[in-house]
Amino acid sequence: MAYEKELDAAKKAASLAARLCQKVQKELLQSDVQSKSDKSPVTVADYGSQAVVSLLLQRELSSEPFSLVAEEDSADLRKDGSHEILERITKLVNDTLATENLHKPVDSTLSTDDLLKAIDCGTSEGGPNGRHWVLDPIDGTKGFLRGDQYAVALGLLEEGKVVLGVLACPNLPLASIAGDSKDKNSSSSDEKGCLFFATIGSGTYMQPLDSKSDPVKVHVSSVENPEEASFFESFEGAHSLHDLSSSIANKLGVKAPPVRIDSQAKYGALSRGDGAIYLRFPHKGYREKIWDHVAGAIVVTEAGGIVTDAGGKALDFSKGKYLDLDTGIIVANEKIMPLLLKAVRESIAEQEKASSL
Ligand SMILES: Nc1ncnc2c1ncn2[C@@H]1O[C@H](COP(=O)(O)O)[C@@H](OP(=O)(O)O)[C@H]1O
Ligand SMILES: [Mg+2]
Ligand SMILES: [Mg+2]
Ligand SMILES: [Mg+2]
Repeated sequence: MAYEKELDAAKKAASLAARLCQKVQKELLQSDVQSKSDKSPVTVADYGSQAVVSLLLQRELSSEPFSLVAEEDSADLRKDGSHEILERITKLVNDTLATENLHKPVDSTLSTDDLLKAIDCGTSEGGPNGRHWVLDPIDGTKGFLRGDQYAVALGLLEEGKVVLGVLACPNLPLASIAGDSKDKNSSSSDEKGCLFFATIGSGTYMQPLDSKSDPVKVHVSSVENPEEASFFESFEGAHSLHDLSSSIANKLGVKAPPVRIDSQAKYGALSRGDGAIYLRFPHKGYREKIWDHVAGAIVVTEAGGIVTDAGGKALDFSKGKYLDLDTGIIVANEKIMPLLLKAVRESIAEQEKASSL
């Protein structure tokens, strides 16, 4: 299978980073949360997860040139007064790496300086040439802070195309989260922690995050009638226009209420058919970043779904850190997509008309 070595390393890196996040979420302290210059939250776990993935990929794939486009950087950790938090992240990363049976074992403990360097390996700009790893060390930091959904999202771009994606979703139940799920009463419904992975042309698989049990192949929903479909959107109204989604859902005749969850766990849940549609319409002026969608996009497309912008164009991950989009991102299966595109077009036109009055 193509990308076998890379997939092995990516699964290992995302699982280990997720373990670090789970530990932090359990003992979350107020001092673990900082605010970035754009006022979004970042925690010791975001930094720790980024360092773990960066170090692990480099160790496991040491023969290859390494380029990583990742969300976090060390600027705030280098400021005066950050020493305590930096020490804490370094200890977290050292403790986490010590638990793993690595290909090349860690022979010495990392210093705070090594930690800063590992985080800053993620400053690549990506682009259309060569290979670039793309990482969101915690996607859904707000969900993470609430104790809800979040994901460690790792993907690989080759010549501007996504060829591999891994989503570790520590709080996502192994059973379906669809509102009307028959699995709801089954004994497995309490178990949480899913690892989704996909490589180009080979389909999407899911396995429990913390066990060695075999992966199962997953497929998007086969629902053809939108009335029977349910749709996902962001939990945070600031991340996506809930009014616009509800107008689109009404046009399609969707009966179920929206399923609002944080992070790319939405893409994971869609890839196994928990819902049939994902609608994401950021407020005007917001620019989507590639690390929020690279892993999720391949997980859904390899499971048979379609991911486009609101105009029906495939997402272009070759332009650097940002995605240039027509209005938003929509996801559905092949049958529903033409109807969805029509409903999206009509709802956006109505919204524009209303706002120009
Ligand atoms: N105003 C905004 N509009 C759209 N997306 C936003 C946003 N502010 C933050 N985000 C992005 O939304 C991501 C979470 O997605 P979701 O809404 O699906 O949970 C955040 O990822 P991080 O949590 O990694 O920062 C962040 O990149
Ligand atoms: Mg963030
Ligand atoms: Mg994110
Ligand atoms: Mg993030």
